Amino acid sequence: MIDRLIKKIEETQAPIVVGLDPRLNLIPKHIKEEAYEIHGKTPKAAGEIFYRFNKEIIDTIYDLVPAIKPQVAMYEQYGPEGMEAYIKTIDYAKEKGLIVIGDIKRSDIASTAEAYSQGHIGRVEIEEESYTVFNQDAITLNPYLGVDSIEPYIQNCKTYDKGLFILVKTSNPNSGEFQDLDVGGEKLYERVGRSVNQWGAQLIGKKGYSQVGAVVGATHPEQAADLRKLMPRSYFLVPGYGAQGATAEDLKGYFNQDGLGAIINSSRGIIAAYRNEKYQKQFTEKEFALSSREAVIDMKKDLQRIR
Ligand SMILES: O=C(O)c1cc(=O)[nH]c(=O)n1[C@@H]1O[C@H](COP(=O)(O)O)[C@@H](O)[C@H]1O
Repeated sequence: MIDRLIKKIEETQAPIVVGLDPRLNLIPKHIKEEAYEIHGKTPKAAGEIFYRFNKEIIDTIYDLVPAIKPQVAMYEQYGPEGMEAYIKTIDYAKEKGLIVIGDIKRSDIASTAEAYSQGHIGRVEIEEESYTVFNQDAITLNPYLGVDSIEPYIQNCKTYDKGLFILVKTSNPNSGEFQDLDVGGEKLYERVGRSVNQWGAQLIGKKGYSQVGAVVGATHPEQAADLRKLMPRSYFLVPGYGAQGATAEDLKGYFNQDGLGAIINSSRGIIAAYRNEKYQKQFTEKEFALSSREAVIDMKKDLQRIR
């Protein structure tokens, strides 16, 4: 996965992942009205709305970026119809050649993690048959339960060429509550970062980076510079640019000297760009995907300044 991701980053010259986190209040009226007319105001309609919205965005940006990151919570809240939209979004993005990072943030004991791992980055077996359910290239994980909770995923990374992004320093305002605690002369996030680096050492790709990466929030540039040194071979998935306030200037220390090492996520900043005055001057609400395309181009230019 990591070599495929890097190849696409190099081809597009855009270390960008577009977060597909649809919310009904962020979706253009015409899409909602059409679905409500057919399905009523139901979970079925929500699923149809999300898929149609995502598909139009994917169609309009797939040539510009290497990857998308659907956030499962947005879909899961609507039950099976929401999850159907999640799966269809993944499959469509794969058809268009995009790398898919499933933002599922799982964490459980090994025997349960095994089931998550088979479903999300492996294959599930039903008697003598086996199936791919969620065709993601990588997923996000929470490491709080320790290495045995991560091992079932590492196994599938090897077998199926998949990747992991493990939470190390998150972007939220209270991330320091536990992550910045002193644990024997270092911060907890540093301790976790060193472990993630070690877990990934057995999975280094051709370009020198591991299939096991880290989530490092864009809102913590100082800690990121620290982590960059501690874990030089881990790719960083970096959320927090745009809607959460981080700017390109904050992101310099997330990249290595080779210009690689980080992929920056923006969700609301891209998918809801049509609500931003800047793009409203150029495009109508029905042209929401063109606003998203323009927002990706602007983000790419913004990041080029610091790489
Ligand atoms: O794992 C993540 O992607 C993640 C980790 C983190 O520390 N902070 C964070 O915002 N995220 C996710 O990144 C996305 C950020 O969305 P925007 O703030 O709209 O760009 C959401 O899907 C979050 O769930």
